Amino acid sequence: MKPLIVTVTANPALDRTIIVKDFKIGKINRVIRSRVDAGGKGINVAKNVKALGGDAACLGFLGGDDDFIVKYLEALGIAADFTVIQNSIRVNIKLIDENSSTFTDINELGPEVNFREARALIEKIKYWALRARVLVLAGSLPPGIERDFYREAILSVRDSGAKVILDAENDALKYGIEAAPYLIKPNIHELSGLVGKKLKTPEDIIAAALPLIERGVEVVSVSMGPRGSLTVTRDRAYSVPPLDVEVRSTAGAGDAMVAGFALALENGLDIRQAVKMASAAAACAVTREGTQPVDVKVFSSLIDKVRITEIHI
Ligand SMILES: Nc1ncnc2c1ncn2[C@@H]1O[C@H](COP(=O)(O)OP(=O)(O)OP(=O)(O)O)[C@@H](O)[C@H]1O
Ligand SMILES: O=P(O)(O)OC[C@@]1(O)O[C@H](CO)[C@@H](O)[C@@H]1O
Repeated sequence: MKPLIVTVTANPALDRTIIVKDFKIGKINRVIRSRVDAGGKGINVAKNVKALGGDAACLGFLGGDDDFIVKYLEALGIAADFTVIQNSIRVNIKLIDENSSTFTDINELGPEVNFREARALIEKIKYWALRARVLVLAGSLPPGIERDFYREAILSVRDSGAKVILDAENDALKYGIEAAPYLIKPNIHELSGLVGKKLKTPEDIIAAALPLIERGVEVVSVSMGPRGSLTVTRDRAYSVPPLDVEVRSTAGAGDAMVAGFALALENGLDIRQAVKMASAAAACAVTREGTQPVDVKVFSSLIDKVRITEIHI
């Protein structure tokens, strides 16, 4: 039995969320509240897995002085086995304007990572994949690391039996797909970027997803922010409108969605159940400021409200 969900965050971040009223470009804006969370997509996935009752471990790169992340994860009871690098991780700003209900992300590039450090992370991924049922590779790649890092990581765990979820964009996604991860979760802009065409309708999304499925990806789940999601498999697509929740912050909604999928895969649930869990987790995430983990009570109150429309392909 291999119950663990292992997440890889190649580019972690301190997420500094600042809340202002009526943000004005080029003016002095006064912050009314702020918070800092341990962030980066894989770390967020692990936080949400744990919050929903699962067991997660975090891998990735961290500088020797980056103990905020380690302490944050420790406090949540999440195992961490980061590869220590020479440089320190980035600070990402999540700007919330309460008046206009807009959410703006300003993400730094991240620290330079060298070849030796990248090799060391691949070795850790190989080690942990043998102990995992689900392996999540998520987020951007920091400078210095090869753009096909995710492809290599996925190929290196091919015989481990772990199901791989990839959540990335641009070249990291393009190359990663070549190694046929089990599930990918691009948002609509990321999928549009990948296929080089603006996708608008469910038909457009299905047409873009099917060639990826032909190439070995089993599930393409496309999130569309306030328009919900469309999850495509070989013969069915599952469309889910967003739940009616108070939206306080959208950062990390996609990561909560991935956490829902990871938990469902770990527990051997079918795709409908997986879509349900992913959608409820995403809806929970937007109700909390910053990239805090979801509240399991809110999750339980939302799960039966998820409405799925099945489309036969
Ligand atoms: N404004 C919103 N209202 C309701 N639900 C939302 C809203 N924004 C996001 N969601 C929910 O969260 C899911 C994921 O959102 P989104 O498409 O923004 O992911 P993402 O771009 O991967 O986010 P991130 O990279 O910040 O984690 C959506 O499919 C939807 O269910
Ligand atoms: O720059 P990337 O790696 O694409 O995204 C990083 C990030 O925006 O993703 C998370 C939200 O999904 C945040 O915790 C973090 O700051």
